[in-house]
Amino acid sequence: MGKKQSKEHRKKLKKQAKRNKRIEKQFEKQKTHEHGEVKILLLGTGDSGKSTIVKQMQILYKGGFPNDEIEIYKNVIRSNIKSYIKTLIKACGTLNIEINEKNRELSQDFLQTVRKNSPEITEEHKENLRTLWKDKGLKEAYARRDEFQLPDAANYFLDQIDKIADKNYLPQADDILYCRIPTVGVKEIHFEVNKHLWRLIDVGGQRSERRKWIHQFDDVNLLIFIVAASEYNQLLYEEQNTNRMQESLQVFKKHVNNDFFKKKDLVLLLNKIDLFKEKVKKYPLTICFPEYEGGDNYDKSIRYIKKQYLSQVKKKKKRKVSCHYTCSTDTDMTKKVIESVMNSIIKSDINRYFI
Ligand SMILES: Nc1nc2c(ncn2[C@@H]2O[C@H](COP(=O)(O)OP(=O)(O)OP(=O)(O)O)[C@@H](O)[C@H]2O)c(=O)[nH]1
Ligand SMILES: [Mg+2]
Repeated sequence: MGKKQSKEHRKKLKKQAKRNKRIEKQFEKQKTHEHGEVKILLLGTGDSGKSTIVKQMQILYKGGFPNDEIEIYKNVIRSNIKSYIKTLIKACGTLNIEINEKNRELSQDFLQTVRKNSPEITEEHKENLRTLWKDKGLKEAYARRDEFQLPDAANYFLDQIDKIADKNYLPQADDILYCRIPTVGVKEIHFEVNKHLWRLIDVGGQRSERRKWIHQFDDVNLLIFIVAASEYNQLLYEEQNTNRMQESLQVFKKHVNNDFFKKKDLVLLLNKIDLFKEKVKKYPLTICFPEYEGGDNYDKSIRYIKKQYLSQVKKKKKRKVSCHYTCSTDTDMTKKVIESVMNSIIKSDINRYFI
């Protein structure tokens, strides 16, 4: 009899404990809901476009950039433009490309005397930058930029030397979107759309930054992983022997099924689709995936990349996984994609995101 009673008692206790857990969960859920924030974490390797998405949110939902930030971008753009020309001159040397004879002395002089970390662009710098950017040799090196490290947006800025050197120059939204500043540490932006508060967390994607990621993994409601689709033929900035997309795939594999995210919804963004479309006509996908057999066809190539990533995801019953092709420097396109992601969160039982 006593045995039976204690068995029933244990059963009762178990039931109660289950109930308490449920109530606690519900309470936590409500608490977060009242707080009303959906936490979205952006992950991806360096240069994939994470911060560009955050900049777009700043433009779309926060009224643009404050003056002190615009001033920082102006200085970075001006010092970058000089370092792009220096990189191209050096690349001519390593790739054995001839610089036009009449520019050779100028190029060596530019390498030795111009300080790349200074934002100052004198009249003389301006003339020299213009002359060197017109040089056939530098243009040839630019065409072979995947063989060394040069930011994708170098030509966007080098084509506007006069505007950028002007004393009244202030960067416009596009200039800021194309300006590359690798993220160090963590940046976050809060904004409101459709009466919901969104918190977007941006981390640095380069190797040395990734060890800091784990501090952001708690309470994530949605994971967005960004891949630069165009990087399939490029080598890592941090280590010149590793293919960038292979690295990104490893990082994706490591994170999407870990304990923090295995039940979380996942959005995969195949970004820099504008650059990818052009590139795939020239460079075969086999550079990164030797077993690929689809030739230079855009649809086949991008679908192949998508499959390489999505086949790594362990699907749980309620886990939603989606993929978009994006160009995150394009404000309208980014708005459409991000709002469709947010709408699907709102439409599907939003409470699920607060569990
Ligand atoms: N053409 C093109 N350029 C892009 C696109 N997305 C980003 N970029 C450019 O790529 C560069 C890198 O973008 P970021 O947003 O800084 O990359 P990130 O992922 O934040 O890099 P880390 O901070 O180092 O992790 C910037 O110069 C952007 O302007 C795109 O879709 N198309
Ligand atoms: Mg960044």
